[in-house]
This record gives sequence, C-alpha cells and structure tokens, in this order.
Amino acid sequence: AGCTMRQPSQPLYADLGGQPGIAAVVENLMYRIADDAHIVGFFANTNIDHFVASLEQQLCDISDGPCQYQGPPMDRAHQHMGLDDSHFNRLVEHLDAAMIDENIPLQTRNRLYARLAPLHADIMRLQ
Ligand code: HEM
Repeated sequence: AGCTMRQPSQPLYADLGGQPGIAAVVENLMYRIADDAHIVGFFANTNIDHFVASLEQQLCDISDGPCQYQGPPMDRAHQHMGLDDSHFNRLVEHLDAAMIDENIPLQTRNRLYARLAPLHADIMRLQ
C-alpha cells in the first residue's frame, strides 16, 4: 500500500558499493577518458595516480562515506583549462556509462548526479 516509488534504503556511499565500488567506477571512467579525443588532452600532464586517488576521495566524501576530500577546491583544480559544457557533459556521459558497467542502478546514479551538479558552477568559474 501507499507510495510505490523506491526510496533509498541506505547511504549513497553504500549503494555505490563503498570503496571497492567507487574504485571500480573510477577505473572504468579512466579507460573511457583515455579513449576520448575530445577530453583526453586535458589530462596530458596529469599525474593519473594522484588524480584517481583524489577523485575517489571526493566521491567517497560527497556520498557520505568515511572520507574527507583533501584536494583543492573545484574552481582552482580546473582553473584556466578552457573547459566548457561540452567537456563537462562528456565527462558525465562517461561517468554514467562507467556506473552502468558496474551495475549501479538508475536511482543511485541519479542520487550521485544531484550531488555533483552543484560542482558545475565551481568548475566553470575560473575558465
Ligand atoms: C563533475 C565533474 C568533475 C569532478 C567531480 C571533477 C573532480 C576532480 C578532482 C577531484 C580533481 C583532483 C584535484 C586534485 O587533487 O588535484 C580533478 C582534477 C582534474 N580534472 Fe576534474 N572534475 C570534474 C570535471 C572535469 C572535466 C569536465 C574535465 C575535463 C574534461 C576535468 C579535468 C581535470 C583534470 C585534467 C584534472 C587534473 C589537473 C592536474 O593535472 O592537476 N575535470 N577533477
């Protein structure tokens, strides 16, 4: 009886599969970025191990996991790269495909996007 909408049963971090789930998504994402000529150039001089660790930490933090993001604020982390919405949208498409690959359901993916959306303005602020 009552509303049949599925409600989140546990914290977002747990629905993402915790640390192993987030690590699998980020690894999958990195292969997609490496294969995408529209955005891979931005990472030409990036220390990928550092980037992966920092992104995992941020996703853990933002999903209420047991982590505190220690990296630079999003505006400074992306300043003067020349990013526009086409780059942002591409990254989100790859993240979505990576999460689908890792069997993360739509409702959980949408919960994460609701928390990432506010970062868009920060990332674009110093372009
Ligand atoms: C929701 C969107 C995004 C999130 C959550 C995000 C998150 C992050 C994080 C956590 C870092 C690491 C900061 C550090 O510890 O130094 C980072 C750096 C970086 N991001 Fe993003 N980012 C996003 C969008 C983008 C987009 C659209 C691009 C380009 C297509 C991009 C390219 C980069 C690059 C190249 C670096 C590394 C900079 C360096 O080499 O130090 N990011 N991002």
